[in-house]
Amino acid sequence: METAPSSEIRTERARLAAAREALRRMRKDVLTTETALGDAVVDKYTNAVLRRSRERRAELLTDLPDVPLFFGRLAYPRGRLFDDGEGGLRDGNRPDSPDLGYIGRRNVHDAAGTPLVLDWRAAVSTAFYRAGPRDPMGVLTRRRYGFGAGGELTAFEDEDLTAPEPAAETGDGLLAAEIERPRTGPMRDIVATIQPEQDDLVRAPLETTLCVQGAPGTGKTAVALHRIAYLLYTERDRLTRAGVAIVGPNRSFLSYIRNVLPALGEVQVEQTTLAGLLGLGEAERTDSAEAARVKGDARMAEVIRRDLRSRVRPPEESIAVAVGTRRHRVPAEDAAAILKDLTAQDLPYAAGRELLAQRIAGAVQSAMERAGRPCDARTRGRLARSRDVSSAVAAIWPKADPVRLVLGLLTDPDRLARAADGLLTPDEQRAAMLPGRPRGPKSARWSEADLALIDEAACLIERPESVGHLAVDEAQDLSPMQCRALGRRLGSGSATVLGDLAQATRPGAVRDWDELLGHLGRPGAERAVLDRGYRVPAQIIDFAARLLPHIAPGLGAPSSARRSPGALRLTRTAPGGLAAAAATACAGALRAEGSVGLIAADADLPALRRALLDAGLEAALLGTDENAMEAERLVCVPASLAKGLEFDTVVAVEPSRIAATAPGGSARGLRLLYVALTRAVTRLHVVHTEPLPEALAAPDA
Ligand SMILES: Nc1ncnc2c1ncn2[C@@H]1O[C@H](COP(=O)(O)OP(=O)(O)OP(=O)(O)O)[C@@H](O)[C@H]1O
Repeated sequence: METAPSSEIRTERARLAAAREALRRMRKDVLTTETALGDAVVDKYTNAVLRRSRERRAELLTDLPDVPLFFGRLAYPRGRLFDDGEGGLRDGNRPDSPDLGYIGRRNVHDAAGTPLVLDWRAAVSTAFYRAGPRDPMGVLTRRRYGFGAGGELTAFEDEDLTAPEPAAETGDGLLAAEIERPRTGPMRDIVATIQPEQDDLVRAPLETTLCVQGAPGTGKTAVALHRIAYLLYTERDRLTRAGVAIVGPNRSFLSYIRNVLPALGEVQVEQTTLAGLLGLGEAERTDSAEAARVKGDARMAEVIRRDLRSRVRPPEESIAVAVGTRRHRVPAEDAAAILKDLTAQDLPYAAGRELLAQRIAGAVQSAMERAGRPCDARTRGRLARSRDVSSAVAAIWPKADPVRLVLGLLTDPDRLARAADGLLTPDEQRAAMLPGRPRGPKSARWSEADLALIDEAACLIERPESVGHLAVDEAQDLSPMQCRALGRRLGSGSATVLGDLAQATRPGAVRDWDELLGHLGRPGAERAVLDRGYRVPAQIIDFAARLLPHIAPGLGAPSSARRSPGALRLTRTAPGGLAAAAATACAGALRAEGSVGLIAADADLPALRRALLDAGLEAALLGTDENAMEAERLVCVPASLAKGLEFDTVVAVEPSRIAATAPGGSARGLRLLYVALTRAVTRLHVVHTEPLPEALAAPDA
């Protein structure tokens, strides 16, 4: 990176300071000059709404002291951004001085309305990410800034987009510096360096449902988060009303990503696990591989539907309804006809039940009218709520509770056999039974697969609310039943689905993206592949990619945007020396800057952590402490929770044991190992006593 003449840096620092000042003024204006209008009492509600929206706008204008207000600049031929005579920022005072657009986290303008900073999401900012020598998009030069600690502007890098023979790729120095900036905890945003292939996805229109297959570290999570921020900018009203959510695999992951959207100015996005989105508590139990496979299978949807519908039974006798001193009757065959008509409509269970009460009440009212009894507009409603009609409905179309339904189905083999007849084999039915035969909803402990079944039942009973846009990360691990649950939340909204089939480690997960999108109800989604990795240096990704032919034969090997000498180290120790060697590796890693993750088979972690503590190394344990990534520089990570995370240095302990722990099959175990080996930004140190899994051996070995 070239160090600029200090006068140029001074000019840029002054522009940064001016932008800061302007932002302060804008925020003050919002808070002080916009007073609520109207009569204080009559308009109480309106005023409250206005106040909230004002506070929200002020919040969007809050300056974060360490975060520079702009990170890039585009120079355009004079007149492209600003009309002559209307002010505007220019590079110099000559008549042909180029127009300047500074790109940053939000729009900032001075008191006269001149834009000092353009929001990265605005249409004019697109060129910052997409313009290249082949298509300069009207841009003369692109400038990227480097910042020191505390957000001070210290350097810049210019790219001449008009040069006939473009120099070797520029921008890579700052990109590498940004990626390699040591981590101190949670994930950060990438607005300053979004790459063209990522930008394409970030700026896809709201109507587009996207499905992204991406190798480790290609920026899928970053794309998901930035796409949400982009959509909120372009479609704020629509999405604020409809809601936006991002779904991640577990709470540790959510804690890891939680600061990115707020740093982008977006604080109103629900960041949740699937269980959270469904409004159910987190899973408390892990299924066996076979149970997860059976209960995650889409056939279960029909099993649940049959069981629920089997509760609805035509009356055997006529329905007698007392009105005053008289009783009116609805003959059994009339009630059966009503029932037949309603069940044919495929209504939500609760709505069908409600309508049944209304229709029976209607039939009673007709009987009353035939008998010359007085009726008025409220008669039917009153009848529908009467004790006799209610108890008739309770017998014909009993109330249903989704938790009790699933509990009943999975603890009563005969009931399951009836509902699963011709759908599940006897072995599958046995596998689906809940262990320990819980007696009631309170004592039941649910697995993730169970929660999807409960949701299936709940949504048959009552349609759920939907959201405007749903981003689903690590989607390769979803089962068909979980995809259905997500699809039900989509309504007419759209989704961004991201994942890596090579990292699928859950039993019962979908086989491929076609299957996932089918169950999600979006078979026509736009597909994209990301295969340029930013996190992991080439030496490490090449090592991990030896597993690919065994774990995802259809996927191409990812490339890496960076090489990093000495990135990969393998240490084999004598039996008995493993924990000490792991501690030594961690101590070595801690001498460099940044975060260190020790990843091992879940069962091995407690002993390894003890060894670290004995060696005098403070280490947080992920899974027990949600904020582990912020609490300590050194974090012990169970392999099952490593997905989506990253550390400057990773110490991976005993790969063969990581590979052996995934339930239900060797490919899944090797995928878990693939996840563990692809978490490092700078260095991967593999420590082992057992031989490495064969699949990891060098291709020419
Ligand atoms: N354009 C970029 N500029 C700077 N950093 C980037 C860029 N793209 C990705 N990164 C960084 O690379 C790392 C990996 O990104 P991310 O976690 O989004 O990848 P992923 O595809 O979700 O990975 P995985 O499949 O392993 O979960 C992050 O540190 C992210 O900030």
